[in-house]
Amino acid sequence: MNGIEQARKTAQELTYLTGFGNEHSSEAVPGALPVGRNSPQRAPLGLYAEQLSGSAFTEPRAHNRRSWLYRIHPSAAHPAFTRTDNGGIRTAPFTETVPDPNRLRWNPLPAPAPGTDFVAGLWTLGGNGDAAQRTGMAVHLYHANSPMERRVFSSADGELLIVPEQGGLLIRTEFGLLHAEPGHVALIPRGVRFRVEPLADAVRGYVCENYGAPFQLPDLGPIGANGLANARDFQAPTAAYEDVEGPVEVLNKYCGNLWRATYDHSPLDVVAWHGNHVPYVYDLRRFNVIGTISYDHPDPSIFTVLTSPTDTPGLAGVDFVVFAPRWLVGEDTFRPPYFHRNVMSEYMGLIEGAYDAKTAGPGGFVPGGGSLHNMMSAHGPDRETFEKASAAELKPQKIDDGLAFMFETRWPVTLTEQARDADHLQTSYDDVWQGLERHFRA
Ligand SMILES: O=C(O)Cc1cc(O)ccc1O
Ligand SMILES: [Fe+2]
Repeated sequence: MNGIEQARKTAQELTYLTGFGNEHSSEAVPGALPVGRNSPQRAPLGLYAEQLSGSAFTEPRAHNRRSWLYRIHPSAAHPAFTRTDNGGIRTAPFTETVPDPNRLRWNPLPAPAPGTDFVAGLWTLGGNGDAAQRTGMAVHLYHANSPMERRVFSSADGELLIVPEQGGLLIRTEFGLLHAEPGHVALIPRGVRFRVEPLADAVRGYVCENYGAPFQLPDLGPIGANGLANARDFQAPTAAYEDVEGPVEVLNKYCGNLWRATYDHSPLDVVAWHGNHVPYVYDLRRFNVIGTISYDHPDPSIFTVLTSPTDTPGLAGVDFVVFAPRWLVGEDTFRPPYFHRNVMSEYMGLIEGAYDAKTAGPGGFVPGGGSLHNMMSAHGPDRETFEKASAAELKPQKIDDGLAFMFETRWPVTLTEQARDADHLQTSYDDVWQGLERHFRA
């Protein structure tokens, strides 16, 4: 078996703990978890006990996140970190360019050079806020063709929501292993160490780095007790550890820069853990889509999978929104997304197929590509979509030829230089709204 086949087999055999925000516990070796206390005088099996906090100690219980890890070496036993090249990774505040009011769209990233792993293949498009202030977010893309071998990464700047678009990933974390295929998302909490093994010769996707409050499930209000992303469908890993001595490169993204240290062991050496600050995967096809059964096109907030709240109720630092297969039945309704100008800024990506506001095909909105409709920029259906939908017979229609998503954020997204100057930035995106004819008759 080659490396990819081996990793696939491992991925297929994984078991998970289910439920969003649960107090999970897991041990890879029976007896590794202390009973009835977190920090006994001597932890079981000679392990070191360590707390990892995802919220301040004093945050309200409903928002409090922490886990206890029982590991072979304490995390504190490491040599000094030194600065290393940031590669294609950039962090807020984004000051390389000025915020751009234009509608922008990119084709997919070009194929990476041979030997590119997940970290080397991370490429920042832009973002907002300030990582050191723990506000805002970044949009990254990744492309890779090699596993991270003896190389481990973490971001102290924010949690990472990984959205595979091409090829699956086996993600080995301190908490255990995750398997994410296109159509799934994986979340790595702030500071959690992990390494990625591609499950295909070439993999590609998107990453939202959320510097703000950890993603949570949105409140459901009048929707009721069920619906949208159901808590039970979120899957956390079971404990699995690497007992590896010898050099491991540990990369730490810290307040915008990459730092490295060579450890004499793998830091993925957690034998047991318990807590609610955990990585997880979620299958977007399990999203319970809610929409109109009467008329009008509802706002896409009903498609929110996860939200990062800010101090202003209802105003998200970033929402992760999915446009999943669904039925459209609205009567006397323009069914695709409407024309609009939004105070929020919208980065959209396409995991598969087509998106119902845009004509599919090369040069359009394609899988692996992305669009940015920044605060107040006018956008909506392209001309062809508008004409078709205005004339369509309004029988029930199933939208099941694509899977698109949006990172919607309260602040404008400022581009990196590499995104502004990229060869894969489309030059005539504005044209999709050309030729929308005047129909006014007084
Ligand atoms: O711009 C977009 O395509 C995203 C979007 C979808 C929708 O159904 C309504 C508003 C909106 O911003
Ligand atoms: Fe929009």
